[in-house]
Amino acid sequence: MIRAYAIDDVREAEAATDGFGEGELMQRAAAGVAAVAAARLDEQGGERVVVLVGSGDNGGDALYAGAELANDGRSVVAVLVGSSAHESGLEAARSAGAVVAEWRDGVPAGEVVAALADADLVLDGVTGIGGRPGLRPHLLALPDLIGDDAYVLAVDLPSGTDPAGLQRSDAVYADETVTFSFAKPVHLMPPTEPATGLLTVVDIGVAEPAVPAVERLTHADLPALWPVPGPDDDKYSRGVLGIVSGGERYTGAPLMNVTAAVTAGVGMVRYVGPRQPTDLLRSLVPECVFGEGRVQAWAIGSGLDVEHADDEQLRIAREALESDLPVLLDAGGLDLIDESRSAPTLLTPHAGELLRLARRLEVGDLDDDAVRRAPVSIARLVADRLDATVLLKGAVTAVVPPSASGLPVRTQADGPSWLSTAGSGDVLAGLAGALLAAGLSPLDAGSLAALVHGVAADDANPGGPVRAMDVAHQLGRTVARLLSR
Ligand SMILES: NC(=O)C1=CN([C@@H]2O[C@H](COP(=O)(O)OP(=O)(O)OC[C@H]3O[C@@H](n4cnc5c(N)ncnc54)[C@H](O)[C@@H]3O)[C@@H](O)[C@H]2O)[C@@H](O)CC1
Repeated sequence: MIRAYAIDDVREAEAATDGFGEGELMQRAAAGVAAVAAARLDEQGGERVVVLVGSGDNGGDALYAGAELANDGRSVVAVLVGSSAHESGLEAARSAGAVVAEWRDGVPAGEVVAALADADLVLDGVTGIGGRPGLRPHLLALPDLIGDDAYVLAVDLPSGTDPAGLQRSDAVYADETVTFSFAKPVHLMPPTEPATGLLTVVDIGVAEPAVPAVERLTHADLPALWPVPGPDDDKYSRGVLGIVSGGERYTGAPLMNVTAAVTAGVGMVRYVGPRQPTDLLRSLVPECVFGEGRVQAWAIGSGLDVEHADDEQLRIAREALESDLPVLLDAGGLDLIDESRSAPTLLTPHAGELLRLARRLEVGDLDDDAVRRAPVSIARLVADRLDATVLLKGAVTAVVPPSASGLPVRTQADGPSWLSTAGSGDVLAGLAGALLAAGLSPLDAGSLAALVHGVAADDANPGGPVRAMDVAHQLGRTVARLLSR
């Protein structure tokens, strides 16, 4: 498990770190950054370094790291971009032989433009965890001024990103970020993770706070969470999943739901739907049974058009929502919920579906860009309103439990971009539904399903395009591989 901590808790943990003289943590942070920078420069045979220096302690880290690199004989230009700069850090950089330039507003001087264009490595120390989201107006041009060949190494976080990882903003995009002691939300959350690049954590001796704000499952977490059957298990004890999905128009969604659940090792699947998908399923997934019966969880809504749905499907879906069984709602099924349920509930929208649901529930005044700008915040509003866990699909998938649960957000980024293909969400719904039926909580079921779904996509065709049905067929082998690590 990778854990990230809220910024206030990080500050508190840093303040509680005693036994060091003043500035010791900064020296350790700077030494860690300098070591990583030196290694990357050696790998590429580079030696020209530009240090971007903001007005806070993050700029101080970058200046001390720049001083170390200059002392090692690298050519270092420190560009001061804030209203002030860390004094002793600046002194150290100057004494080590760094050239100091200023770009405090307006357009940069020619020497700054040339240094950025020619740099082998840019050390980004404009903002750290005290930064507000966004780049100051004069720095908006910065990302374009950095040469294409430069390796961008961010100190603690890429400048301009929201430290809490909630808001999308103008930011530096790093090839690598060196952070201290443990990850911060910015490194794991959907709108900010893409700017982070490779994440390297340097231990500077700060103790981990007690409660994480964001978690991420790794492959090593799967064996402890995956429902492995024992000798006394049978199909019922392993969990029966009821699926209400598809219709005469959308016949593929049930195929992918059911195939995914069966391949992932559910005890049994019962499908409820009209003639067409039922006939297809009878011939293509012979393990599936049909019609109502006892189940341990429901997955409802993939390819279900509520306006034109079959009456029997709607009746059973509504009864499921009123029952005390765990329910997963996907796609059209999201139109069926207006109020909180007493049983575990997992919603699996993509961004457009989340916006539609949030607007229907009137959780805020939301413009068309609201989910793109602040995905986890909107998911949280819906989670709180419905007392449900919201799994928001994307390149970084966020599984957001209601605030009252006190549980951390989980984010997963395991799949290749090839996974953004029709039917992929139907596979995820079947897989997560199978895990709910096996008794996992919505948070565990959603995050574990997101992990396995992503890894299976890569396993199915490493480095290339993948069709959703191949991901569904791959699930069992991927689970076996991860169980046997
Ligand atoms: N506190 C500690 O014990 C340690 C702190 N460290 C470093 O200190 C950083 C935090 O330092 P600070 O609290 O000074 O925070 P920052 O370095 O993020 O600086 C905050 C200041 O930057 C300016 N600023 C804010 N938003 C901006 C924006 N969008 N664009 C430009 N300037 C902006 C403001 O003047 C603000 O006061 C960490 O990220 C880490 O790099 C490390 O040295 C390790 C130890």
